[in-house]
Amino acid sequence: MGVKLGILGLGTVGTGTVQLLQDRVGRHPLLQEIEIYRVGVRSLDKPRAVELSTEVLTTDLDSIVNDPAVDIVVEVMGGLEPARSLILKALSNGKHVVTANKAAIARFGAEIFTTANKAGVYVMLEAAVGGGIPVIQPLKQSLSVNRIHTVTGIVNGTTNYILTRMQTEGSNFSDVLADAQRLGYAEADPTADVEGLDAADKIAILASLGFGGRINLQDVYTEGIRQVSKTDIAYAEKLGFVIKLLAIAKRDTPSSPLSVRVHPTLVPKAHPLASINGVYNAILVEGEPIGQVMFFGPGAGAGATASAVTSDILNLVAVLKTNTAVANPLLACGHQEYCQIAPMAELITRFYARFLTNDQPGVIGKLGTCFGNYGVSLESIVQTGFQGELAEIVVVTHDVREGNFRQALAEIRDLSAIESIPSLLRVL
Ligand SMILES: NC(=O)C1=CN([C@@H]2O[C@H](COP(=O)(O)OP(=O)(O)OC[C@H]3O[C@@H](n4cnc5c(N)ncnc54)[C@H](OP(=O)(O)O)[C@@H]3O)[C@@H](O)[C@H]2O)C=CC1
Ligand SMILES: N[C@@H](CC=O)C(=O)O
Ligand code: NA
Repeated sequence: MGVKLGILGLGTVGTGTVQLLQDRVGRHPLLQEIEIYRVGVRSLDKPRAVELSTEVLTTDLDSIVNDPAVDIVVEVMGGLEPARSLILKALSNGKHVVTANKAAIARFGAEIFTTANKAGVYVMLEAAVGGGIPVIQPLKQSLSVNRIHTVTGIVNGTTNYILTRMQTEGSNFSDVLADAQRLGYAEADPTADVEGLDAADKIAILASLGFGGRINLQDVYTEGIRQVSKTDIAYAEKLGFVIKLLAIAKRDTPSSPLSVRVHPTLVPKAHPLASINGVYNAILVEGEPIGQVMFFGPGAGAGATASAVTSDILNLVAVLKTNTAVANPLLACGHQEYCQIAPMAELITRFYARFLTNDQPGVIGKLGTCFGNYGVSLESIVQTGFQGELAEIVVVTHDVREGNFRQALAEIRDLSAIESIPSLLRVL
């Protein structure tokens, strides 16, 4: 007898998944065991890119998660509610769940995994981070014996696509965002992409897997890309950097608190993440004894994400076929404790800052003195251009404690020569 799927959602990812499941030739033979039994949508009148018989489509999503015949629920509808309640009901009803919903997992992971463990079923989420890139299962399985110390990722396809086109074509932010939406990369509300919230959800999930504890999403420091200007992209280029939205989780020693953050970052051009462009994502995992390993691939889009969703489905079909009574600890979520997160003031990082100043003699000296007062040492300081009457000074620091840098900035803001500080970015 076939394994029956109840799919919640038939948008970009749902449609890609159904297309993949309906086109089996040359793929894994276990696909033949799968039956698309029910598909839940909001509107029955919408034209669909896939053919499904009328009794398969329904707007009653509760009836799918409560149907005893459904073995696996595939949640690709997105959003927080009703996605959360439907996932919880499916699990309580003894169904395995596959989800692409990083927003729900990052917020409700604790209750979702507790419910799954109680019911003896699995929640699979490969599509939730890095789209088609296999990164969840490698962290859970292939890398699980490593002591991870850093996970650094470009994990949002939309923002990487926007930054890449701003950099290579000098394109305008809102035009490129519209393209990313048209291509199916962006979230239903693209604010989540642009403000860094989607990347924060994803790094919370990766950190949880890499560091073996739950992450409180409120502890993840998050900045988006709205403030990244063409001017900064051009300065970064001159200084030997590209600007990327990085999601970083780092722990210096196994007993120190974790730093988890998302912000636009100047990445040295020689760094492996500097060349990840367009909708591509990459996740660089560093640990002991592995050293460095980088996962790279398409981070969003129908086909890529469907590949991840369907591989999770296949894993579950294999589980159902082998009918094990004991949960596989490499597929289940085992940790219950929350990780301790370090405050941003304690972060050690380099900074890039751009100042607009009155063109007076001695301004550079005054900046240097303020930085020196707080132990901030400068790697470079350049005055390259003018914006109208105002001189533009760009500074890159050496590694500094973020708290000290902020104190120096507060003093600099009070200098009469300083008109404004339009940009402040961290440097990898
Ligand atoms: N797009 C991408 O590249 C990626 C997306 N994801 C994640 O996958 C999930 C789905 O994304 P995507 O496919 O882009 O989203 P879409 O907006 O394209 O599709 C959402 C689908 O869910 C249905 N739906 C939404 N809310 C309801 C509801 N309340 N009741 C019934 N049906 C509902 C919609 O129905 P209808 O069609 O009738 O409107 C639609 O078919 C999200 O969690 C997203 O974060 C993850 C990786 C990549
Ligand atoms: N909106 C997301 C989709 C994949 O998770 C992105 O742009 O990365
Ligand atoms: Na993935």
